[in-house]
Amino acid sequence: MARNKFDIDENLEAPFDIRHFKRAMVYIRKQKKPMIIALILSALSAGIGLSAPLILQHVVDVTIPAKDKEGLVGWSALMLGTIVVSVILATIRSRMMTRVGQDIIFDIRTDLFKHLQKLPFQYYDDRPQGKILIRVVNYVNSVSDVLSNGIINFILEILNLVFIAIFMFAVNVQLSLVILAGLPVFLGIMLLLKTKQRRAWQAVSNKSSNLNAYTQESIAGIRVTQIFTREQHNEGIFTRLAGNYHREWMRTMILNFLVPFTVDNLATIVGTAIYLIGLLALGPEEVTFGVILAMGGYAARFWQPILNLSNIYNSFINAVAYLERIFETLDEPVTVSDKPAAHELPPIQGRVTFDDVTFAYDPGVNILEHLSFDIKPGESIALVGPTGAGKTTVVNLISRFYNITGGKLMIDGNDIADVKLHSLRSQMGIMLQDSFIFSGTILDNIRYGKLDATEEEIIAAAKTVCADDFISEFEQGYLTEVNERGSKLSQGQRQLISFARTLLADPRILVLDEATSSIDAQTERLLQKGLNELLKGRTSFIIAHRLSTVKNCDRIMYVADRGIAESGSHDELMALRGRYYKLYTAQKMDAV
Ligand SMILES: Nc1ncnc2c1ncn2[C@@H]1O[C@H](COP(=O)(O)OP(=O)(O)OP(=O)(O)O)[C@@H](O)[C@H]1O
Repeated sequence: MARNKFDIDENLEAPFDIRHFKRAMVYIRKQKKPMIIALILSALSAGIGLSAPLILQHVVDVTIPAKDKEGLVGWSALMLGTIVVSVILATIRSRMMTRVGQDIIFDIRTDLFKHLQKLPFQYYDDRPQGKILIRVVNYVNSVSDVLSNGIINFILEILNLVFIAIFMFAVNVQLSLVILAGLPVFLGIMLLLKTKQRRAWQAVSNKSSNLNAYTQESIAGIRVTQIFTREQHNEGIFTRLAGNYHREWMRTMILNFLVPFTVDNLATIVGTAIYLIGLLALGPEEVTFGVILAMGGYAARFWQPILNLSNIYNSFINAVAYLERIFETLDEPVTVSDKPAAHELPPIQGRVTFDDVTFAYDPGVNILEHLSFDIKPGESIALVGPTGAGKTTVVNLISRFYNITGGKLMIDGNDIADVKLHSLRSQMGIMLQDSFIFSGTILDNIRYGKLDATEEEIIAAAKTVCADDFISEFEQGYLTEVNERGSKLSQGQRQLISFARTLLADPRILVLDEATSSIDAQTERLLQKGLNELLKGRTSFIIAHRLSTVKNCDRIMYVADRGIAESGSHDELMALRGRYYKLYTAQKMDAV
């Protein structure tokens, strides 16, 4: 999948076809029972409502000429009764359907979220977060009504039409044919609009997705925006994106307005034709005044369900544009997943073997080529080297966040491609460069990866990484609430918390990616003591630009030129007088 950006419309990889709708039926089918009850209630309510013109016809043609006052009161009461009953039934139905709609939303959204949780890093690398977010929140909301009420209303309106047709044909066949004459014109216009409407709704979904992506990105990057005083420039981009959305929305609405406009005009023309033809062509002998009144009522009622059907159709096309995106996300392959025959990785010692490993994020652009090394359990390895050389990539591969392109990667002799991901990752402790803090308390954040950890264990982990001091200084201590991303904390404090989080899991393999880059030298020295204890007996990979922090590691690997350019202890590499030596001496000189 090509990378996407906030100003690039997403292309659909699989165009909508009937199978998508069948898939939507999976969610609808779960709600079969309440939907059938709602349908029956609605049919009853509509049927009762339909008797009104018949009552009216009887009253005008029979009761009033006969001056039957008692009959008039009786018929009026009956008419009122039909209205009350149909309102009650409609209210019950609408309550039921609101629940059905919400249940469908819940199911789709849960499936989406579950799937998103499984999608590999690569999926998130390739698209703006805002475009993912809009699918889970807005798009799902937009389809709920069509998948619940839309289906029921569709069946009902069809039934309604059939009922009306039966009633009106029962009253007068010729005038009924006049009412039906407008239908072919209407269908022709709808056919002409169909493709345009579908494209228009797709464009609306694209533009709203772009707008969402940019808004999300702007909020996430607001600090940088204000530092570089880019507000005005960003406003320009936002205005352009919002303008695109506005334009597409208006275009779609104009197409939509054509439908009720057509129906209204056809209904008026047909209604007028009934009076003209009824009175002039057929004459008072064939049609009584009551018949004309009743047929006028049926003409208006006949075109109402057609208008409703075209609105349902329109919202269906709209929903299709969103369903396409939702199913596209659900269909996104989980490229990093357990093989069918995957086995549990037994408790590991921590041997890590790269056997001729080649890796590319994008096909054809190798970041690592034919990389081979063997790390013994308990060894501490430093990965150093220039920016962008592939240090983070190496450690990401050990946890199988990406699939390798060639070769074999083994832990204790088990090919990691053949083991269950959970059993692999749960034995690794990884502290990424971006120490993400979740909203909640500091305690929750440390406990994130080990939900059954006791408070004592949490405090012990925090003490080991020197986080206890600053946490205890907060008024609420470990119960201090922090914001998403930890904006109330300093960068170093965030790192210490995520350090504690990583260590709490007691992993056999530890990965620390620039884990101490934001920690002051004194805390780092203190931390180092605790860390040395912790690193004992564990295989560890430490990525650091500050070489002083890694010079005591058992082995230092200098990552460059798509592989390991130099490997050995600090003393060995210094004696080699190669790239590591240059880097180290340069850093030393800077420090003086
Ligand atoms: N998700 C990705 N998709 C495509 N290319 C990527 C991706 N992540 C990293 N790269 C590229 O892979 C190369 C190695 O990146 P990596 O993050 O492993 O480098 P690094 O040595 O850890 O760098 P640094 O010291 O700056 O953290 C870089 O050239 C980078 O542009």
